Amino acid sequence: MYHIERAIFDIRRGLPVVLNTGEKRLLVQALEGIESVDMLAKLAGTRPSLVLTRHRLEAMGMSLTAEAACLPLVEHVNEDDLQALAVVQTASRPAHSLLSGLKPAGPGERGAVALMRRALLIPAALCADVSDQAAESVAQEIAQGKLLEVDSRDAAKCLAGAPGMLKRVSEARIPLEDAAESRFVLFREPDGLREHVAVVIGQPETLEGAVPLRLHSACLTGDLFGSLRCDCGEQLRNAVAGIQAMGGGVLLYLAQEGRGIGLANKLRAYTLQDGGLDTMDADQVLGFGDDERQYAVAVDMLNALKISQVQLLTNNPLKIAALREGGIEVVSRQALYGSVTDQNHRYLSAKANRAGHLFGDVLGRHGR
Ligand SMILES: Nc1nc2c(ncn2[C@@H]2O[C@H](COP(=O)(O)OP(=O)(O)OP(=O)(O)O)[C@@H](O)[C@H]2O)c(=O)[nH]1
Ligand SMILES: [Zn+2]
Repeated sequence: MYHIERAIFDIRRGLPVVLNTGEKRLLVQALEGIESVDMLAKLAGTRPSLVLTRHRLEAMGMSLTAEAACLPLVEHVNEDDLQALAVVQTASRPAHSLLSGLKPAGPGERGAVALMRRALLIPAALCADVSDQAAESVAQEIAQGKLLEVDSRDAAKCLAGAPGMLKRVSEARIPLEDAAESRFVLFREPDGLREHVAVVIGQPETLEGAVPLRLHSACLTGDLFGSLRCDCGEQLRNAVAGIQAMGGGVLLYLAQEGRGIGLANKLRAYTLQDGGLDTMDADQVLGFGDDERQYAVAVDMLNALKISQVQLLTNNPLKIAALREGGIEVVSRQALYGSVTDQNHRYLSAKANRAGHLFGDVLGRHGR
């Protein structure tokens, strides 16, 4: 993974990297922040393709069974067309006409999209096969350390966690307003890009039976600033108070901002929502699925804390399923609500109606 983390760093800086599929070398660059397609074309000696996810293509009215597809770019394509193809809610007519040449993505291109996701960028990449003529100069740049080469299979796997991958790094006693006896235990992912915190309330190891547990995905806007667009901040505080009232337990604060798409993309999604889209359609316009979170990190933290049986505080059935799949016994579920307001009603309703979140009749009662 050592090379992959460096590749993500380069990608986030707007630099190209080489993905080696074993059969060919592919030059890859993030679409986000791109200034010129020509630079990549010149380096590779071929015209680049734009790789888009199934979700993005579906948002533009195309249906696809593969995870991603490539769009060979014609000579005259400009940066505005590319933006229109990758992020704009209603892609413009010239951009749309480019879609006719779609081809299924190969392993290298799929790896490229995984890298963009892991880098928390818009999941759209420019990919160009390295031509025979450019092969030597690209090889030289790799040898000189000017270009980084990674195996495309490593890139494709960069989103999946491996059991036991987290490093327990540090911990401290942090008395909280609603739970005076609390400890923060910090875990770090192997590539160092994300850190997750287990807030251990009371002494759960002394509890008999299932441990009260909350999995809380980070929401800077809601948790810290009390954004009225969601209910996260209130849920966070209610969870701490609830676990304390249950005699102690654990809250896992997971670095999964914006359902895993990152803060930059969540802000983009909010702007799309202001244009009328709901929370899931907005993410889809950006090329993401309804929920990009993976809970392997949570299972790993629970294993490290020697917790195998839990009472889960959530309304989200996916969290229950993910823990069970990871071998954690979810003995019971307890609902956890924030206030339903005029501002967050649409967001919560979309979660209930489209993702099956369990709100009982809480949403129906609002406004009565
Ligand atoms: N992409 C996106 N993410 C959002 C939006 N509103 C809130 N979020 C994120 O959604 C996540 C909500 O996290 P949680 O409260 O742990 O999870 P949940 O899926 O609502 O499930 P429970 O609260 O456990 O019922 C956080 O990562 C927020 O940043 C939105 O409109 N778009
Ligand atoms: Zn929130």
